[in-house]
Amino acid sequence: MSESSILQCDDVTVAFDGFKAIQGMSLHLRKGELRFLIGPNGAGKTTMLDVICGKVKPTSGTVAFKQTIDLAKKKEHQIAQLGIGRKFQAPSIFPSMTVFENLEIALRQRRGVFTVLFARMKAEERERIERQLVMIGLHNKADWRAGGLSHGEKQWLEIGMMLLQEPEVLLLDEPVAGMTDKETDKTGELLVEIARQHSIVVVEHDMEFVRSFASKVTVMHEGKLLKEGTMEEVQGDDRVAEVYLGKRRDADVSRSTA
Ligand SMILES: Nc1ncnc2c1ncn2[C@@H]1O[C@H](COP(=O)(O)OP(=O)(O)OP(=O)(O)O)[C@@H](O)[C@H]1O
Repeated sequence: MSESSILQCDDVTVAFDGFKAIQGMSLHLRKGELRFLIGPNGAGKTTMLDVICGKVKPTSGTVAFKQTIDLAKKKEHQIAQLGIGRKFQAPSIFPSMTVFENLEIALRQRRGVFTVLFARMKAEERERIERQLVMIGLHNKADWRAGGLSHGEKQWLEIGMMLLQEPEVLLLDEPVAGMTDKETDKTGELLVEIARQHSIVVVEHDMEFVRSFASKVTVMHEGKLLKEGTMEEVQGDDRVAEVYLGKRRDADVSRSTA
């Protein structure tokens, strides 16, 4: 087991009323890794994120955080507290508050910090929020009402809010869905930057996006690991092409919208 391993899911099975949505899936993530999890509809990608964040309990298998912490035994809020942040497709921001206020709330909710300390931390707090605003590209919109932001900007705000809670692992479900091409590119750059200090798992359907920003891709099919490797290796795999395109060996995975 590598020392830089942060998350190790082994032989995970999930059954919903007897239906096996995950069937012996393994996923190993290293510190500072940006991993893309792809696969056709119903492959089990979202369920895998649900298992990691504790929303769904595995029927069997192990989910280890930092090699020693058994996440399968923890409750969802404990897993969040340990430093695993989950972002769903719909942004959960406070639309009537400003961008800055949203970040302030997130900072105050950060794990392991007692509210009483905040009176003494004001300047440092403000600085952290300013830095976060720059990182997510919203420094010019700090005073905007969050509800008035574009769809992409709302997603970045939510990512910024997650980061202020100091997670070590971020789980993102289709972060670029509904974004313009420009917003999608900016999001990719943001994720690459975030991965310098965090580990990220991104469930994604947009193959153009995955191709542009992925170094390692995990392909799931029918609840199992189908292939793992670089985008080139994944695209060159016959079984992946079959799953996406129905046995057309010459076809390009990237054209699939599945
Ligand atoms: N709570 C549930 N109860 C019953 N079946 C479920 C539940 N959640 C997911 N499933 C089923 O498990 C399978 C895997 O679903 P999952 O959402 O993980 O797939 P996915 O790869 O994320 O698909 P998509 O890309 O369409 O979101 C699907 O057949 C789905 O219908």
